[in-house]
Amino acid sequence: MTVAIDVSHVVKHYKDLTALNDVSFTVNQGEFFGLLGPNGAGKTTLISMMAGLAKPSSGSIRIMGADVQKDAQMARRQLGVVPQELAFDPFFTVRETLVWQSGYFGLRKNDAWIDELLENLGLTDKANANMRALSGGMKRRVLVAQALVHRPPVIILDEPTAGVDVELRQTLWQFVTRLHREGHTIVLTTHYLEEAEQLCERIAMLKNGRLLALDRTSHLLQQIAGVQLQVKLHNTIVPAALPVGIQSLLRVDESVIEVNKLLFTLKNAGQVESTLAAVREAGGELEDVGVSQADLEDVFMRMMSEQNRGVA
Ligand SMILES: Nc1ncnc2c1ncn2[C@@H]1O[C@H](COP(=O)(O)OP(=O)(O)OP(=O)(O)O)[C@@H](O)[C@H]1O
Repeated sequence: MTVAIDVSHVVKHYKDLTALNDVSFTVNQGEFFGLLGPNGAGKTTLISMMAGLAKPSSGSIRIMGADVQKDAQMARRQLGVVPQELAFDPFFTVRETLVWQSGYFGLRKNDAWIDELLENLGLTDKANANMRALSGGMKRRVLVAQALVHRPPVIILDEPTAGVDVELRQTLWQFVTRLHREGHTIVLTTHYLEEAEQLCERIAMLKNGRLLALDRTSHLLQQIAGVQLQVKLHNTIVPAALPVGIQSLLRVDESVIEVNKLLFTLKNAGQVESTLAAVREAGGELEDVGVSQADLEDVFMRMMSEQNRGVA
């Protein structure tokens, strides 16, 4: 498998703060890859270094084989980054912005591709509008077009849907999934976990500058649990009355208090019956039972809390 992005032992210090602490991973060509983590995890720092905008304190990054530090121009050509921040020349029109960006990459005759980008991002009727006259959502569409103007094989989207409306989200995902189908490598950072779950084949989780997990999305989901079981009781029980094996499936440690709601994280649906039987044995009178699949948010929260307890 050909590697599109190779992050090797990257460390980044900002004075006393270690924003990235020996992070290594690879993204394969054609992959849809998710980079997840809470605020301050180091995602934007890592993306800035991929784009050559910040320098690692140590370690290296290669984009399609080109070293971002040693072969900066080549690496830059391979990459399109859709940043979080909106920054444009307000006096340019949308088309001028894209023509100017094409010139940056030495592309003189890029009109056909610019037209296609405008069309796919719903910007055709805004082509001659001044950037300052656009709404925030429209500006964000131009950011995407700008990142793709040189047809880069690798595309990085840094929280592209934060605060945007449903229509833009859909337009954007339609376009990005098309680019992925056509063979582009996509890296996505997002706070919307369901987005990552739907789109990403593999996910890297960062926290406090460390790589906490890296796995196929489906494996990450299986790793924690297949099933959530919610039990509501007419009465209350002391969870400590449950057998130890069943207590260990409880999502929250409520062993010392009386409860009438219990949440279990089970490996598979086969454990539902025995868990319910144990609740009845412990004196629980079932009022309502709900079963649902674990989602990425569960995996994420679990990993974060395990790491806080020093388990991971
Ligand atoms: N230029 C800088 N100077 C000093 N500290 C910085 C700088 N840039 C980032 N940091 C710090 O590095 C850490 C990682 O920040 P970063 O923006 O990479 O996180 P993030 O995962 O992108 O967070 P968010 O989801 O909030 O965008 C944070 O503690 C941040 O305060």
